[in-house]
Amino acid sequence: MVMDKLGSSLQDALKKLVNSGRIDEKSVNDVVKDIQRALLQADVNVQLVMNMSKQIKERALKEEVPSGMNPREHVIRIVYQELINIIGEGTEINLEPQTIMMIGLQGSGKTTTTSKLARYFQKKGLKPAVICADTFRPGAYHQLKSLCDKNSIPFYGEEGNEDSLGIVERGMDKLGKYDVLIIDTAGRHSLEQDLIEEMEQINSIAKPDKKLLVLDAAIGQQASEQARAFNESIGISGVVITKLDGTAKGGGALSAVSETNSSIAFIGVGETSGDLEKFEPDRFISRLLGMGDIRSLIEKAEESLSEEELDVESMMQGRFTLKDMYKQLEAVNKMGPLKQVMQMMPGGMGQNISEEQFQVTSEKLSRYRIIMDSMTVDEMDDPKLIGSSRIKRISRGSGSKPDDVRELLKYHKTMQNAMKNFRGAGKFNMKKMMKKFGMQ
Ligand SMILES: Nc1nc2c(ncn2[C@@H]2O[C@H](COP(=O)(O)OP(=O)(O)OP(=O)(O)O)[C@@H](O)[C@H]2O)c(=O)[nH]1
Repeated sequence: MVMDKLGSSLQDALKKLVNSGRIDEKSVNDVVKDIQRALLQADVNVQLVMNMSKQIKERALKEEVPSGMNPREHVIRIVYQELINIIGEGTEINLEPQTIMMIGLQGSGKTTTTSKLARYFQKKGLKPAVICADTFRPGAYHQLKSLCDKNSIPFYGEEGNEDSLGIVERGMDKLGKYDVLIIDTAGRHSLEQDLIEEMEQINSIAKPDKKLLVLDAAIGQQASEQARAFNESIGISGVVITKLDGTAKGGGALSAVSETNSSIAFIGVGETSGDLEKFEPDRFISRLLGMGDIRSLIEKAEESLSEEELDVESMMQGRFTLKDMYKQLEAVNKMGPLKQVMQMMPGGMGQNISEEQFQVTSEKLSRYRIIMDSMTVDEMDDPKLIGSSRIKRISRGSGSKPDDVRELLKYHKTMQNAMKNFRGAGKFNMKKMMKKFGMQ
């Protein structure tokens, strides 16, 4: 896949950065040159590449390396942010009732994308319906009908009738109940005035909530001209870039999006109905830069850690009570085995933790919970209060042995120290790490 090629070239460029030491002009220049080559080979617009290179150079040399980040991570973060700047925020696609009009030249993948999109909404639990208003290409009717039939998606079209406006009107009238209506329109071999006029007329009849321009990734730099023309006539809400799986020129379509100030809604990565991905810029760039592990870790963290559940920041400040420990163990448990979680972190974090510390089993967790249930709020907040008489009371109350209570207190102490060490190393700070990579 083309993006694999661009991704591996970018990753090779970034590998040249060493983990430690100062960032000097020469090393930044070297890396930027490689990045330029990779982007130009993928057909990204020259001006965009030049602007981006300038930004990376300036920022890498002038901006202070954020604390807890090494120079290599600092540059990667800048490259990441600058790439996100180029491709912009993805188009928002909500899961509400709506009408979507598909536009684009012949062969761009419009018909295929229409059916993929209907399937996308169907999988999200909505009822899609499709109108075939492509009266220009004779095969379009049967192609779309059979794709829709395969997934039991209501379809309206009039074979042989060239009146696309009438078809849209009648389709909207006859299709019955649906949540999302997707209208496939006709293309032309090239940008022609009558195509633009037809789109304007359908636009005024259907009053779509979204107009998605379908661009073939393989057309390279011509993508800009198409995006501009459609945008000026009817306004586009977003772009679908198709065939990103089979071309080395994907950068042209990405540049078109940046130049026309539009955004990408979906990308097509194959011919089957499932080969449509909702475009998420940070995920896309993370994948390009080979940062998948960090992304998936952060996703796991987002899912399991909420501000209420675990105040990571306050723990980093050294306040790590028994209550915090309990919450932390629960949260970490949700993320998966602690060892695996730590190993996904950059910089070999987790190496400072003993095997024993990793062995927090769910069995232990439930024992700890019972013991902690017998503690007072004050004791949970300040474990130092727990002397031998309190240990006896807690063990009696929880039906456990005094040694179990001591084990819990010892475990708490070890974890408290470990947290302090992480703080010293400026490492295990999930929020900082998310910020570090510009992720929300
Ligand atoms: N590999 C790959 N092929 C795709 C993708 N999207 C579409 N195609 C193929 O591209 C070809 C053209 O797609 P169509 O959907 O027929 O093109 P169209 O834009 O609807 O053409 P008109 O109906 O004439 O406007 C078909 O062979 C599709 O299977 C994609 O993301 N990846």
